[in-house]
Amino acid sequence: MSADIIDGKAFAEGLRARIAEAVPTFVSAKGRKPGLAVVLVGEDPASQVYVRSKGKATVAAGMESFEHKLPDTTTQEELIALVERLNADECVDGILVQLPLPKGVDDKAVIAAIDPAKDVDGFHIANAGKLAVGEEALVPCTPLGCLMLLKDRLGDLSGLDAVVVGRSNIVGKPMAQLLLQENCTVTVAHSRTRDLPGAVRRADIVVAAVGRPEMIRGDWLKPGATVIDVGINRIPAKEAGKTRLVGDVEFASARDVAGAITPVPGGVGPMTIAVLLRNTLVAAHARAGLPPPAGL
Ligand SMILES: Nc1nc2c(c(=O)[nH]1)N[C@@H](CN(C=O)c1ccc(C(=O)N[C@@H](CCC(=O)O)C(=O)O)cc1)CN2
Repeated sequence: MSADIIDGKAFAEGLRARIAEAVPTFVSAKGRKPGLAVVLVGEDPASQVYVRSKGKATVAAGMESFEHKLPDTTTQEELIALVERLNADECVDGILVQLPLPKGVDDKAVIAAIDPAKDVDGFHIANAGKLAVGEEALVPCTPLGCLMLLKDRLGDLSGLDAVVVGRSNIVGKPMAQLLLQENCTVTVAHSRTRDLPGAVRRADIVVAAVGRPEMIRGDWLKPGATVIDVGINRIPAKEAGKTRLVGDVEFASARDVAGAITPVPGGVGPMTIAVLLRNTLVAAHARAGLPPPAGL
C-alpha cells in the first residue's frame, strides 16, 4: 500500500483564493483594506524568507501589509513600544512578531503586549485560554492548518484516536485542544513518554510536531493512519555541502503503512501562511463588528 499524499500547497492555494474573494466585502463595509503588521527583529535568514512570503501573500489577497524590520540590537522595551503603537493603529487588524526573537528579548513579554483582538498568531494567553475552554478565539496558524487538512481528508473526526507528538505552546498544545473539540480521543506524547511507538501505533491520526528529523518511523504506525508532519528539519544531503528538508516522520517507510501523509516540503508549511491571512480577515471582521467571513 502506498499512502495518499495530502497536498497542503494546493489546499493552501485554494484557501488563499477564497480569502481574496472574501476581502472586498470588508473593503466595501469599511472603506479600507484589512491590515497585517509583521515585525521582524534581526537577520535570521529563514525568518527573513517567511516574513517576505507573508508580505507578498498579504498583498496578493488584497490586504495591506505593514512590515517593520528592526536590528538585532532592539531592546525588549523598544519592541513592546512598537507593538503598543500597532495596537493603537486603527488600520492594523493583525499583529505578528516573527519568532524566534534574538537572545535577551523575552517572547512571552512581547506576545503579552499584543492586543488579543489583533493577535493573529493566536499566541496570547487570552486566546490560548479561550481555545482551552472552547470559546471563540484566534487560533495558532499551524495547528489550525493541520486541522483543516485533517477534516478535508477524513470529514468527521469524532471518536478517532489521535496522538500529538510534541507539547509546544505554538503547535502541540493548541493542536490537542482543536482535536478534543472535534471529539477525538487525544494523547499528547513527548520526550518523557515511556512507550512512544506504542502510543503512535494506537492512533488513527498522528500529528508529529517534535522537531526531531525522521524520528517517527513507518513501523510505529497503525496501518491506514492519517499522518500530519509539522516538522521542518534541514539535514545534510548526500551531495557534499548541500542540505535537504525532512519532517519529523520518516517519509519513505511511513508512506508504505499510512493511509495518507503530508509531505515535507509542501504539506503543513504552506498552510501556516494561508491561515495567517484567514486569521487577519477574521480579526478585521470582528474588530469592525461584521459577521465572520463565510467559508473560511
Ligand atoms: N510569529 C510566528 N513565528 C513563526 C511561526 C509562526 O506561525 N508565527 N512559524 C514558523 C515559521 N513560519 C512562519 O512564520 C513558516 C515556516 C514554514 C513555512 C513553509 O511554507 N515551509 C515550506 C518549506 C520552506 C523551505 O523550503 O524552507 C514547506 O514546509 O513546504 C511557512 C511558514 C516559525 N516562526
